[in-house]
Amino acid sequence: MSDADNGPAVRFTDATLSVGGRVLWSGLDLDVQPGEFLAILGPNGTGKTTLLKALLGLQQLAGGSAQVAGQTPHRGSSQVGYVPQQKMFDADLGLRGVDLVCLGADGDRFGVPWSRKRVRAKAAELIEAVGATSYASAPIGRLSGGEQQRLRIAQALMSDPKVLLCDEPLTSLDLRHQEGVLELLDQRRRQRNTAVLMVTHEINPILPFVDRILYLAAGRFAQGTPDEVLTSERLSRLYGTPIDVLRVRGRVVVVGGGEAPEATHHCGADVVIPA
Ligand SMILES: Nc1ncnc2c1ncn2[C@@H]1O[C@H](COP(=O)(O)OP(=O)(O)OP(=O)(O)O)[C@@H](O)[C@H]1O
Repeated sequence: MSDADNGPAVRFTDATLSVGGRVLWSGLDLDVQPGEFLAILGPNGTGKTTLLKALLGLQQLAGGSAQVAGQTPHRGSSQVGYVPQQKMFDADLGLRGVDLVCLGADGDRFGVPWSRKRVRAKAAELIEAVGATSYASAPIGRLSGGEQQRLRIAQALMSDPKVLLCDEPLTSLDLRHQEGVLELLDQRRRQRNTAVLMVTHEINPILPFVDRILYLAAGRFAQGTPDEVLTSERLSRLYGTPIDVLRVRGRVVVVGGGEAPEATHHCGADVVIPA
């Protein structure tokens, strides 16, 4: 077992992130352990996607450091799986769903290429796990947003990554498939010790699964368990203005005050009600 196997799956140390000369957040210390499920929440434009990009080696930190699977983030790591924010494929694209999933295979960790048969078998297994078997042979551009999304998740799991970064993977999925995807990710982290970092605007579907939340807002952040972070007191402190966190029939509803317009942009339909 290497040191990387013993340490955190993700570590930020006194990290600062800035884009175009603007600091999005600074002073972030965060460890995510193998097998942990972390949700990254917050209004639009607070730097959630950019945080994932820093772990993919696509965005330099302006200060501090980051590690992922025991290494400095770099492009193309097979240890890191990525489900990007949804973009529809071109309707005329000839690539089939199954081909997209197979593109996620890159041999094993020791660089031995997989046989075509092995890649196909693994792809079929994952396609079934995301419930996409019936349409995986269709051209990807002809599939619905939710169908494409499920295939992207299968693709991201092909290399058995130690860390899975998901950027709003529940978008376009109906409730049943949201639950199916969350259960699949939950099973992965329990059985394979994969750390899951998920950016989402949909708080309620993830609550039964997540261990911790990193909540970014107004250039600051709060982290802890859902019960620690999703409180009126904690979010009011974070936003610097009164915020109410309500429990309504088992659901969490965050109500932003008029002085926190960005809060009302954090608009998972079941999450924020403008005051
Ligand atoms: N390459 C770039 N150059 C300049 N600004 C950028 C760049 N990339 C992102 N930004 C800006 O950085 C901010 C954070 O973007 P990011 O995509 O990380 O936000 P987010 O929290 O994921 O938002 P959303 O919830 O809308 O997806 C935004 O204001 C965005 O316009």
